[in-house]
Amino acid sequence: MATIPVAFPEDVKTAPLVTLKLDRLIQSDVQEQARLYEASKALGFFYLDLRGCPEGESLLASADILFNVAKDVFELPVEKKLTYDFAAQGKYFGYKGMGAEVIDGAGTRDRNEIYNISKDDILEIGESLPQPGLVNERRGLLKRYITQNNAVLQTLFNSFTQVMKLPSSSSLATRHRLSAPSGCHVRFIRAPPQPPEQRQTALGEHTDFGSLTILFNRIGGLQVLLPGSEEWVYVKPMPGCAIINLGDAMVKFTAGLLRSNLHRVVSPPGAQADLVRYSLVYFCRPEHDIKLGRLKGGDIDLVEGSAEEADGESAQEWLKRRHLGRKVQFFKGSESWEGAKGTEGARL
Ligand SMILES: O=C(O)CCC(=O)C(=O)O
Ligand SMILES: [Fe+2]
Repeated sequence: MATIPVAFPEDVKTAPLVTLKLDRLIQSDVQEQARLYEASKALGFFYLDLRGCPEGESLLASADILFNVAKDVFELPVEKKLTYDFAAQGKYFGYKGMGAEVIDGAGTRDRNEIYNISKDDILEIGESLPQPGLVNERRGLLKRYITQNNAVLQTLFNSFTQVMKLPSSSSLATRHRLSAPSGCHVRFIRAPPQPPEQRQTALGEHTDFGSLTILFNRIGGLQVLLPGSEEWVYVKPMPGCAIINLGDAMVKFTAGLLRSNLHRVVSPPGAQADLVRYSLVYFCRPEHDIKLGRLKGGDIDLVEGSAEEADGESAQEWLKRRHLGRKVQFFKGSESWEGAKGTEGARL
């Protein structure tokens, strides 16, 4: 990992994320699985230390290269980048320019650029969108990166399935197969420094709407809302670790047993505020035709309520509803904001 020119400051409050070790989860270490379960019920965010096993080290190595690819993509001229903005066609993948989304019910604009690359496009099992040459040249790396992320995700899903004692019919891994069409994607984000007198939230508060998110940060800026409080605190990037968070699909699958926590991105803390902030994300979502309802068996049966899997929205419908309400073109005021919300309202 490249050295960061300005260190994360010592004097800001940070979120108490636990650090889990990927190699222990791969070995089905029951204590590590129990820690995963606790962290996922309490906060829905944790660090995953990827060092010390080939599955993790290879993911870290690919992430390092992709940070540079992301930088190069954002350095393309804005007119060129805008040719990859397909939002007007209701598409989720491609480029999103600065300020193209709203960050609250009042319609305040975001302060970042995003580039989303679909798993299915890279694996050639879904729609192929035009991409800049810089991305097309890196299809091999992207395919490796997606496959490496999926391997880590399968370990996490199997750990959840075991620790929650779910029957094989409720397996999480088989609802997130690499080869099945889904909305899984890689995301590059760039947020430039903001003038000190007008700093605002760069990426508005939200819960992720998929299943699990694997996030690499180099500098601060990500904040989580501590459960049961009004306090936003920074998540400090840790070398060798990914930040993992649970999305709303996991809340729905587990009838609220697991948590998807609100988070947002603000100006990086201290002197890091003067740096350009990049982040690299892999969003894992359920396969398109999976219904987003509670699964049966194990600990989920101990949760009250009776909504059946068959009643749920499909993962594909859910994705569409959640993202369109936040695009400037589709935003019609606070109703659109509310309509694009996920499970967070029920569990503040
Ligand atoms: O950039 C980050 O650290 C977080 C990004 C994020 O939360 C998202 O894209 O959903
Ligand atoms: Fe997020």
